[in-house]
Amino acid sequence: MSKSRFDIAVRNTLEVVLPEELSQKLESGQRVTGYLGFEPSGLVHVGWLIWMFKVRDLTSIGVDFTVLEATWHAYINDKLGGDMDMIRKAARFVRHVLRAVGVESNIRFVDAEELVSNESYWGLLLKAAKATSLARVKRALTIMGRRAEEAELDSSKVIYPLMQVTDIFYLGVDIALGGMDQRKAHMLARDIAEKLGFKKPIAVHTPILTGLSGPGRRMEGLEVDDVLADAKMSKSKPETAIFIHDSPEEVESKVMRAYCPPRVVEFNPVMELNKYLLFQQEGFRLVVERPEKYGGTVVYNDYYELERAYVEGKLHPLDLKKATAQSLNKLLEDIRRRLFSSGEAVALLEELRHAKVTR
Ligand SMILES: Nc1ncnc2c1ncn2[C@@H]1O[C@H](COP(=O)(O)OP(=O)(O)OP(=O)(O)O)[C@@H](O)[C@H]1O
Ligand SMILES: N[C@@H](Cc1ccc(O)cc1)C(=O)O
Repeated sequence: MSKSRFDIAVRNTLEVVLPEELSQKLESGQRVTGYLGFEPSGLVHVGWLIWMFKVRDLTSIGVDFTVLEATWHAYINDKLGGDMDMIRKAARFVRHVLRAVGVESNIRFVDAEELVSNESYWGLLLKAAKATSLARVKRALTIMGRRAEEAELDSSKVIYPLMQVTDIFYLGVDIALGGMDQRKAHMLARDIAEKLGFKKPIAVHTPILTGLSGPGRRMEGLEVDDVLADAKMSKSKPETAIFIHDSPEEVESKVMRAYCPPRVVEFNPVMELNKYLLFQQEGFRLVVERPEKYGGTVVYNDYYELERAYVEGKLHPLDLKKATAQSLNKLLEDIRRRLFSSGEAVALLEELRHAKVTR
């Protein structure tokens, strides 16, 4: 049986707020719009493939999709030393990656500079600010990878969450897509929309890939999105990330060194690469080649089969890592090839590689 549009929209998501709103919208026969914003602030890691594949899913079922290059947001967040020229270049590089992933031709791009040049944007922002407390805005700073206390660094920081919410109202989209770490912006937008009588966005949250060094120490008393924001693979922490352009050797050596406690799947980046990326590919099977004395070659046909074997201690972390690196390299092979076929992408990559990661 073929999958419904709703099934395609929700596969490999962690949360949809609310599923019944999404299914109603998809069944309405009306045009459905969606958006995702990213900070153009450096290189692209494999965690981003999760949302890129979701964009592919949404466009494949007819959602009219906009990708927002959040240039001013990156500036507020002190990315690339606040150099707008470099920030724009980083945005161009992401377009190349989206092309290499095969989604670029079905989406519309806007950048934050275009949005803020419109007067009505600022009226919306003030209305959003009026409808929420400073404490709530500060708590939402996790959407920019910061803690509430960091709002004190400079006063532009408190404008960021308000801008993100305003982006949603300004674009007038039905669906706000983002990783789970973006939850606070979307919930704030939903609450404000209700107060002000705006369209309430449906939030679609994709899973967050843990950084290669494993989860941070801060867990107790934190909300789930804050924990995930803390643990995530991030371009601001390059040592935690596998980049899309990494060579096969680099990918292998990074996976082999990754945090991967035996029998534990929670916050295990190697298991998550399987769950959120590899097994999401149609017909994927993980083939683990081992010498006979260690159990011989074994094939996992779905993620839960793999998880069961791992939790029961039937699969050693080293064997898991080797097979995962091989499969990840296979997945990245085409993307890398298409990316490197563009002279501009290669030049931008070179420049961004040497840019200082700041925050
Ligand atoms: N590790 C990850 N796994 C899955 N999705 C991610 C991950 N990191 C970021 N995303 C998603 O990618 C989008 C862009 O996020 P963002 O620009 O903050 O990336 P980042 O790599 O964390 O960058 P930075 O280090 O600059 O914060 C967001 O929707 C976010 O949820
Ligand atoms: N906060 C998002 C970037 C973003 C900016 C503006 C938006 O409207 C949406 C998303 C991030 O860190 O990745």
